[in-house]
Amino acid sequence: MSSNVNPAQFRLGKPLVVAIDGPSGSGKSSISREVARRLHAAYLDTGAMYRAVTLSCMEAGIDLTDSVAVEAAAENADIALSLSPDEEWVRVSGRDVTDAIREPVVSSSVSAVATTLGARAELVRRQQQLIRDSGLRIVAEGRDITTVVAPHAEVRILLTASEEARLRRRGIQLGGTQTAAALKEQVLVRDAKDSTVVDFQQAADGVVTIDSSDLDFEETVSAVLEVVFTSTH
Ligand SMILES: Nc1ncnc2c1ncn2[C@@H]1O[C@H](COP(=O)(O)OP(=O)(O)OP(=O)(O)O)[C@@H](O)[C@H]1O
Ligand SMILES: Nc1ccn([C@H]2C[C@H](O)[C@@H](COP(=O)(O)O)O2)c(=O)n1
Repeated sequence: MSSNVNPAQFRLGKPLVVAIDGPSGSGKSSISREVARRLHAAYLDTGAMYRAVTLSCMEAGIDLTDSVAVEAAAENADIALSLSPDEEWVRVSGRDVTDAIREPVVSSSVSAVATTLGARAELVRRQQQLIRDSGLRIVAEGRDITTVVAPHAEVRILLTASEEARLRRRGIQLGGTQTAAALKEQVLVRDAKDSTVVDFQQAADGVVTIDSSDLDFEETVSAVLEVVFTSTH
């Protein structure tokens, strides 16, 4: 699929919040980042915030099954993250944790934080503030952006891909270092846990589904830009 959409067609000055949800490995982060670049918009990776709270809890020795302690950790966490699609960094209490939050040990524990409702409420509140602070020109991605964080976004997309495509992509992304079982744990098992508190497998009313299983990266970016264009014109 190709696109003749020219990002210059999206006028600056008007609010343009693009909300993108989807399961693990569907391409949300990488596609959203590239779409944000092309739209000259900010980029918000909400999963990085769940990961940062998880790392904080693990380093503080907090029991991730203790929902009161996890909620308190989310409320107290001093998280800063880049909203530029051209710069990737996440800091907790001023310390750079950009790489640490991507470690498999965090990936396999993060669902405990993501399923703690009090922690979600705190992070949703912060995400909504970050979207307002962006001047409402932002691509925000996660699991509940189209439904909870930004249900009134100008553009709402569910980015999906088959399990097979998602496992293959994540395997390549991790340099072939993971066993098939480890990949399933990090992608499918995590999705199953996260799905207990938020539905990111089915598009809510008004949300456009893009299935990228048979699209390459560039074709997927084009498909998202097409939806942005048709939703705003
Ligand atoms: N359409 C595509 N075709 C091929 N590879 C893709 C496509 N979309 C994304 N990818 C690649 O798949 C990998 C996983 O993408 P990404 O990390 O963006 O997924 P994600 O949905 O954000 O996952 P998670 O929620 O687990 O963080 C990346 O290496 C990315 O470059
Ligand atoms: N809006 C969000 C964003 C993320 N999560 C959860 C789901 C994942 O297990 C975890 C990390 O996300 P990722 O970096 O893999 O996209 O955070 C969520 O529940 N809601």
